[in-house]
Amino acid sequence: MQYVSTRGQAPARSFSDILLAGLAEDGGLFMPESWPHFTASEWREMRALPYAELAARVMAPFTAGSIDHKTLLDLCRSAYANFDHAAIVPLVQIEDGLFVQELFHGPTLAFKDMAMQLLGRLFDHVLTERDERVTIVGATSGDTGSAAIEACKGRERLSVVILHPEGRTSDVQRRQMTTVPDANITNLAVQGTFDDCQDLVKAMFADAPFRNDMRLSAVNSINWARIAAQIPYYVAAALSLGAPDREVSFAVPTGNFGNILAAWVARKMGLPVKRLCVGSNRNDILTRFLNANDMTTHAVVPSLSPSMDIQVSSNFERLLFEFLDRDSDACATLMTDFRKTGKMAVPERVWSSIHELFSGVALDDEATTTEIRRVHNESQYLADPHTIIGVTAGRKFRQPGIPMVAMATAHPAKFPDAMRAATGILPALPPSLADLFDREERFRVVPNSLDVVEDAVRSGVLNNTR
Ligand SMILES: Cc1ncc(COP(=O)(O)O)c(C=O)c1O
Ligand SMILES: N[C@@H](CCOP(=O)(O)O)C(=O)O
Repeated sequence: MQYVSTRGQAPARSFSDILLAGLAEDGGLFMPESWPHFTASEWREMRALPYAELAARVMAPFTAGSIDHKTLLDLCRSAYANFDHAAIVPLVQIEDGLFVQELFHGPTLAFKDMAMQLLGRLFDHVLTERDERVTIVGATSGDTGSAAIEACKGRERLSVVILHPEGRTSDVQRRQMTTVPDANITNLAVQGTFDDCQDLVKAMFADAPFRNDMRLSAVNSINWARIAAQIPYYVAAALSLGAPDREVSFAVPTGNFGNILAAWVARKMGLPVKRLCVGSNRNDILTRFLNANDMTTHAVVPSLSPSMDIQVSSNFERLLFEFLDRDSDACATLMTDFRKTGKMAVPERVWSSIHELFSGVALDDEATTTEIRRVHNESQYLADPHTIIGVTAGRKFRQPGIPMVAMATAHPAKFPDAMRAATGILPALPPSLADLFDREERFRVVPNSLDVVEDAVRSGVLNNTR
């Protein structure tokens, strides 16, 4: 499998190359040159597979030519061996026709572990094969950072620098990142929003001498490997609800658009997915787009679901590229204008075809709290402030006879204040994190400045390698 950039100015590359490159040199995102497809009988054969085997089977077309199947299978088995639920991604029915798929049974209690546990191992494998090392720079609104740190800590060939927006994550989320003592981990608290952190990461990639000198790589969902590793759980949910002989819909609490994009890719691969439903918090650019073709950035406002406090949803570019029939010039123009003006003029025919498949709903904090309480009272299910937004989108858009699966993206214990306010319950952290608030924190506060951040990345890497 070869990968092309959404902006058309970077050479086609293999899976291992794009894993290490992260972002294309022209500022675009890598996409597979063509879509793999499974037949109905191939999907049926997957029903019997344990999750790690299913993941390797679904991802194999994307890693073809770079990673042999046995290696991929071994890496998947090891990645999911330390999850705390035998099913890895259990499905729980909470209402008639409405299910949640719990994606938070990994070590950092959020769906990011599903991809990141595998990515850490993939990086190690490819870097060892090539005898290279890289510097991973990542932006987090709370969950990607800790999942990346957990997956990469102590790995000799990786230095990891994570940028989080100062004061805009929950205390549990911040401490999960900043209390990891390994020398290859650096945490920077940026005086800004998640979008500022994400822009700084992209700006470091656009600075070619810095990128090459530091051998930058990415763990955000701008890296295609993240998307690829998020596809299998959609397959697992759909197969256990009757696919390929029955359609299924998904509802996904959405920020950077990576998670729901993986569901859309599963559909491209032949999985019978009926509808894809986006749930937003007050940072509702995606819902405004889906409802009224209004893709205008507003200032990011803090919410009870901080991991979704995002206005610039990076992976929307991948969807746009596809719905523009892979016209990379048109995609590059729309993206460049969007970043210049804060508005995107998506052609009406493109918007209509996206709208045929995707729906969106936004919840403010009050509705988030009310829905957490209602679902807990009526279904005895404790949904965190992100999950509840997906659940609410699922309730709104479910159709008779078609199971709706809402993605449970984080464990409620990551957001104790919101959970207590909504239900009076303080969910306990698992034993592995029970002493989180006694551990020493290590992070540096930096202004939203590319020069300062590049210096901090350099010195973080230097500390690690000397
Ligand atoms: C708990 C949680 N839910 C939902 C999201 C949104 O997912 P995505 O950015 O893939 O749309 C995130 C962050 O990405 C998250 O951490
Ligand atoms: N919500 C994320 C933000 C980054 O998203 P990613 O999926 O692109 O890594 C977070 O919690 O950090």
